[in-house]
Amino acid sequence: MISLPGLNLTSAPPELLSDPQSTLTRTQDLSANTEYRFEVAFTRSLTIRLLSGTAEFFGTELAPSSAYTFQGTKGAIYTWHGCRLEIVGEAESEYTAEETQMMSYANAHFALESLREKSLHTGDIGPRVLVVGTENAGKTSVVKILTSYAVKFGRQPVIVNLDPRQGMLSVPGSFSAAAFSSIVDIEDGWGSSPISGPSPVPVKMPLVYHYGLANPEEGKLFRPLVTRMALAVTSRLEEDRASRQAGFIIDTPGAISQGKAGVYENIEHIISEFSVNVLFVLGSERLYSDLTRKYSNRIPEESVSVIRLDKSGGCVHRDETYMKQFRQAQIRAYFFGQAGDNALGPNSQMVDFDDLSIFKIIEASSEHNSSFRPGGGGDDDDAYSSGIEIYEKVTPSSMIQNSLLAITTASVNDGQEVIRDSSVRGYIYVADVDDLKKKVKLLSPQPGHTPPNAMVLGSFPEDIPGLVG
Ligand SMILES: Nc1ncnc2c1ncn2[C@@H]1O[C@H](COP(=O)(O)OP(=O)(O)OP(=O)(O)O)[C@@H](O)[C@H]1O
Repeated sequence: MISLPGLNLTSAPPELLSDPQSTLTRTQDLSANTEYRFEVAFTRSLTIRLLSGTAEFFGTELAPSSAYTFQGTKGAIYTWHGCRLEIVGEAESEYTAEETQMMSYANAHFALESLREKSLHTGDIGPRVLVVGTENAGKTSVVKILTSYAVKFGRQPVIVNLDPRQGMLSVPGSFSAAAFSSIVDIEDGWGSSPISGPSPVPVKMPLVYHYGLANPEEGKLFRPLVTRMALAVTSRLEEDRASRQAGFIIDTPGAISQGKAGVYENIEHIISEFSVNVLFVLGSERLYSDLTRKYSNRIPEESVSVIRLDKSGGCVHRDETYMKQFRQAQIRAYFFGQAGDNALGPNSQMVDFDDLSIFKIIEASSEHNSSFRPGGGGDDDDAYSSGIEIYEKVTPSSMIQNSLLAITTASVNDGQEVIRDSSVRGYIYVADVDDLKKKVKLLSPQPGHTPPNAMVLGSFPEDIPGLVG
């Protein structure tokens, strides 16, 4: 079957979809300022090679003649000056788009560049950027584009991910921050999905906090962790001159842009904790207007430039089935490396029940969730620090099989808030539990013994049966 632009192959016969070996090859010419948009299923792969001209994937340039393989991906190859691509494999959907938002995203980048130049003279932190917008408005894509362009300009911005739905250089359910000084890995799948490509890029060591819940606005954890992350990022910027000048860009979950009666508590919390001074609003007119009203007329030291960016027509809705596969692929990649890179084998070890100190996040019922409190919750930071129960200690049992545990830097005797505010050393996977022998088989991407630190168990991401074997 020939894959034509715009032809959706999901309706193809099942035997065709299950054929993993499809090698349909074609060339695609793109004229200047257009993009080739595609969706590839997790069971399929699509390989793209740049034959001539220049092209980029969310801002990262494709190396000429190198093969990039995409799986479980929705994305676009954009060209500023025109190019020819060779495409092998089948896409669920593919078409070329003449109308894109790349020019406005590039302008946003140049606006940030002029702020970076300014900070070179003042010594202040460069642009402190927050990206908001409803779900699937293209926030992560814009953050990736801005990061790639900044890096291309020799900058070293810190990127902060506060969206638990997808991990950045870590598993879903985590918040992370990392300084990007080399190209955004086309292959690490940050924000999209596992992709393999030719360019080995230096490993980025992110700072990670464990969130562990599906609801991105849960009262007890979201805001304290934002506060914690803001502290960590700003103190890192104090020490690191290059990153200080480049500033930071924060990606957020769509949920915080829903608001309640025009009030966006979590956005306001992030803005105040990180002293955000540039706010990009993707898509929503309403959100833009509410936030402009809120942040206009402020004293100069606290001023926030609210800038609206149009949503790209390429943004696609991702249903829960896709997101679940996406999460599992991210977790698999965390333990085993990217698709096609089998060099990474996780380390497995047996430990006694007694060697594990597991703290399970207590899920707030809706009455306890600050977002539902009368008056909208207001500034309830006090509630976080008044000895409220965040975790319950659990004894290992088959209940924890197939789950992920966050190994924190906290000791088992630390208070609950200390555990919450501790960064994560890494994640381990509970591959097997033997209730009789009281032993657990753990999988870790890092060699060596699992440290005797406090471990946190959340409900998100969900269990992943069959990660091994
Ligand atoms: N120009 C484009 N062409 C094709 N696909 C695109 C384009 N821009 C974004 N997408 C895809 O659309 C989906 C949604 O985009 P993205 O993840 O950037 O949105 P988001 O606002 O960050 O979503 P969320 O609210 O879930 O965090 C992603 O799968 C992304 O790869």
